[in-house]
Formats: sequence, C-alpha cells, structure tokens
Amino acid sequence: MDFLKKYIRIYWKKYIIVLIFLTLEAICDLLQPTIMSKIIDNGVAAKNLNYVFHMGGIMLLVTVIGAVNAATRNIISSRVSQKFGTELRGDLFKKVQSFSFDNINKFQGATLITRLTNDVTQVQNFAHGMMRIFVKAPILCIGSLIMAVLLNPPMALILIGVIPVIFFIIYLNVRISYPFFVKIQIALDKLNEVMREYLSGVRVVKAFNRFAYELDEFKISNDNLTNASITGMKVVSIFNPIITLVINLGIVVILWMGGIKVNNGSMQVGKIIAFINYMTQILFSLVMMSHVFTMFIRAKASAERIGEVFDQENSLREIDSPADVKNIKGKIEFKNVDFTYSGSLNPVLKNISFVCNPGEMLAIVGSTGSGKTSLINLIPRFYDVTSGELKIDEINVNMMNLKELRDIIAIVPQKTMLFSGNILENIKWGNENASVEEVQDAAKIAQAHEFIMSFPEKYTTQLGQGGVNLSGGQKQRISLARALLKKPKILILDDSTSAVDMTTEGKIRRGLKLYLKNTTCIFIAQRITTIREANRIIVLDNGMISAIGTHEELMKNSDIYKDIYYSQMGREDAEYGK
Ligand SMILES: Nc1ncnc2c1ncn2[C@@H]1O[C@H](COP(=O)(O)OP(=O)(O)OP(=O)(O)O)[C@@H](O)[C@H]1O
Repeated sequence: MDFLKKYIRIYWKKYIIVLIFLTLEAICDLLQPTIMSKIIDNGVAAKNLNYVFHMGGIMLLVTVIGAVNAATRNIISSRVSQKFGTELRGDLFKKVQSFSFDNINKFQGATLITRLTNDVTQVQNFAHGMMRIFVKAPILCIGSLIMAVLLNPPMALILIGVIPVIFFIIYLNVRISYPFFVKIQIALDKLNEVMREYLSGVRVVKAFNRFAYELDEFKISNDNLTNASITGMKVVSIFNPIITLVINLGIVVILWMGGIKVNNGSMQVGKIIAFINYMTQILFSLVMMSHVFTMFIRAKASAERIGEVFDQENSLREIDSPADVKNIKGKIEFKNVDFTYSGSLNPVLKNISFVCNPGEMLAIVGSTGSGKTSLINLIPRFYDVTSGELKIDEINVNMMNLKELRDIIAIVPQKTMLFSGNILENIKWGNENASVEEVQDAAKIAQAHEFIMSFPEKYTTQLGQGGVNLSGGQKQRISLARALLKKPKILILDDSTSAVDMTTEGKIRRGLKLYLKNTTCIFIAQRITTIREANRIIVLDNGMISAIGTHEELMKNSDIYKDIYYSQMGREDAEYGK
C-alpha cells in the first residue's frame, strides 16, 4: 500500500489541524458530565440557583465551543477527503491508461471499473472517517476513563475491567470478519462483470433471445453478493450486541456500587450520573471503534486492490534515450520473430521473417486464428515480441519512444471503436488540429463523406456510445477516415472493410492507392479482390508464414492461397460478371 504515502505527504499537515479541532471538540464533550454533576450536587441539591445559572452558562459556552470546533473540522475534513478521492481516482486512471495490453489482460475490465469507483470511494470514506469519529472515539474513550478515575478511583476499576474485554471482542470481530469482506468484494466484482458483459452485448442477447440465460447468470451473481453480504453482516452484528451487553453489565455494577455509596453518604448522586455518562461515552466510542474496524477492513481490502493496480509494472519497457524517428520512411522488418501471449504456453507466431519496403502494400491472409491480428499488434508495440527482432527503418521498435512510434502508425482495428461525441470529433481523433477540409478529404477516401452528408446534422451528427446509431460498415468507414487523417507513415488495417459492400470497398481501394503513395500499408483482409491489389501477400498458417509473394506467384506455389482464391472467386466472378 505504498501508493498511500504520496497522499500522506500531501495531506498530513491538514490532518494535524483537523486533529487539533477534533481534540478540542472531544475535550468539550468530556467536560459536560463533570459540569452537570457539579450543577446537580452543588446547585440543585444545595438549592443554590445562582450556582445553577453560573455553571449552566459555562455548560452552554462549552457546548458552543464544541460546536464551532466540530463545524470547522467538518469543513476541512470534507474538503480534504474529497480532494484526496479525486486525486486518487485521477492517478489510478492515469496508471490504467499507461497499461500495456498485457497489463490490461491481467485485470478484467469490470474489476478495473470497480477499483476506480467503489474501491476509491471506500478508501475515501475511510480517510474521511479518520478525520471524524474514528479519531474522536479513542480520544473520548481514554478521556472518559481519565475523568472517571478523577471522579472516583475505586469505581473506575470497573471500567478498567470492562475495556480489555471489549478490545478483545473487537479484535475477534476484525479477525473473523475480514475474509467475509474480501468475499463481498469478489462477489461485487463478478456482478459488475456480468452486467458489463450483458450491456456490451445487449444486441446479441436480444437477437438470440438469451434473456433467461443472462437473467440466470445475473441472479447467480446477485444471490452470491447477497449471501456474502448477509454472512458478513451476520458476523459483524453478532459482535455489536455482545459489546453493548458487556458495557451494560458494567453500568449495572456502577449503579449497584453507587447506590450503596450514596446510601452511606460517601458519594453524591451527581457524581454517579456523571460516572454513568462517562460509561455511556465509553460505550459509544467503543461501538464506534468496532464500526471503524469494519470500515477499516473494507477500506483495507479496497486499498489492496487499488495497490495491485499501482504495483502493476508496465510490461512494455521504454529506454531512456530513444532513437530519433523523425525521418522514418516506413520500412518494416520482422526477423525470426516468435510471439507468445503471457500466461499462454504455446507461441501464436513462430519464426516470422519478412520485409515490407516503404510505400509498399502488404496483405496478410490466413484462416481465422492463424495469428494475423497478433502479428500486426506487434508493430505499434501493443505487445512485445517474445524473441527475434522487429525493426522499422533498421531501428528496433524497442529502441523507440512509445508515443513517437505510435505517432507514425495509424491502425484501424478489427473491432471498430467510436466514442460519444459527434462525427467530426471522432474523425479528429486522428489529428486534433486538422482543418474541416482535411477531415472531409479523409472521409471522402474512406467513402464516408457521402453518407455523413446525408445526415441532417452532417459532420456534427452526435454518435451514441460506441457509435450505436451507425451501421457496421459506416462505423468502419469513419474509423478508416480517422486513421487516414493522421497521415501516418505506416497504416495498418485489420480487416477494416469487412462490413463494407464490395462496390464501396472497390472505391475505397482505389482512393487508398492514390493516398498511400508514401505510406507503408499492412492490411489483413479476407476478400481476394482486396488482397490481390497488394504488392506482396503473406499467407499465414498456424502462426507461421506458409508463403509470401505476389498474387501471381502465390497462385503458382501456394496451395492454401489457391484454395482461398478458388473458394471465393466463384462467388465474386458471379458478382462482377467476370
Ligand atoms: N489476448 C490474448 N491472449 C491469449 N491468446 C490470444 C489473445 N489474443 C489472441 N489469442 C490467441 O492467438 C491466436 C491467434 O489469434 P489472432 O487474433 O491473432 O488470429 P487472427 O488470425 O487475427 O484471427 P481472426 O481472423 O479470427 O481475427 C488464437 O489462437 C487466439 O486464441
């Protein structure tokens, strides 16, 4: 939990100030029973009205001082805890943003969301509590004990007997309930995961009428959370009444001893009332302390989970003095590259070697799962090669600054990802400073301009989250325009026109050919009409390069390629009337 040190360094001074106010507030609370006992014994019992008014005034003053302290402390503590929460959430978000794909794969998306929201709130609540009742409770407890000893040392022995018992019960409570709260957190994570999966796949769920299945999944997770919470609460709720019982037994003993002392004239009634008041304050503070521990347990579990995120080392290492990439031309070279996903035993890419020259168009074709996406993901260092070398213009990508490397590459992923905002904003992700004309030019090449202009709001049409109000092909074209606007040295297209009809795809291809004169383009495609346009084609089979060459060369010497060709051309010949 080293990550907390940063915030302790920032806020310790304010915490001390809060502590001073808190102590003053507690002292005011502690003075009240003694003042009251004096009013009863020396004022009411002695029928001295002046004394009653005088001490009543003092009591009121102490109350006001206590209230002013409490209000000031509340303002400071609320501000500090809010700021702390905001900073912690921000730092955590930054950390997650710096994660490599490998790091993200280690955490499931849903647990990251829970860590950023619920876990931060738990730690923030605890920090707030630390500036309120959590610290006040021990002060009240010890202070009440001291005041009780000052009032009547023999009777205070009862308290000294009761308090260790209570501490022991609180200790047991913490030991026993900790694992239950960890279970609650895990159950909450699972529930979030199920909800997220359902919401992101809601269309498929509807299309396949999988409501019953999803409902069952949800019910199981929901029931698990309920059961874990109930068990956790049961454990906690067994302990609180035990604490109250022990304290009340102490009060009964005080009343019994006090009664005897008042009868034989060795003690006054006011002192007994004050004594019971202190006893009640001890009860209150101890019960509070057991709540504190419950919250501590939760906050500790949350802080550990947040700590796991902060402790996660970025699996992509960056070197201190990176190579200069300003004059990169875009030559890509794979040299005996093997790649295995972390946590997986078998390599998905084996001994990959090829060169793609600047400005060349290289197509990758292969059956599903043959490793095409894995291969192109290595170029922008979404993952690092396991062995071998990957170079751009003779520079190993590991020697480049990650941001600079990604600046020269644009990628259109297989799964289109658009963000809420309008179309213009989405395309401008490629280049924030692009002019409207540049955006439109990119959209024209991507064959997106026409359909965008057909919308009433044109480029300012708002997109729902993930671009829900667009068709699959429209989303792909906007995603392509976004990449083109970046004017990259290397363009990577991962089956990025799969949802576009063939005529439109033909237009995109022709546009790209003109546009891509100085851009190296590596693209994955399934359609032979798209692939055959490439300068060279790699046939990937089970993670290995089975053949590489032009369309004509492969038609001569690659059986896999020929199979793909003949399996499609019958259909496409018919479509094109070839
Ligand atoms: N994050 C991951 N962790 C572990 N294994 C993965 C991961 N992503 C992909 N794989 C595995 O790597 C292999 C290659 O997957 P990849 O996505 O590269 O294939 P592909 O040729 O692009 O497939 P498709 O044409 O279906 O997109 C598959 O067996 C897949 O299960």
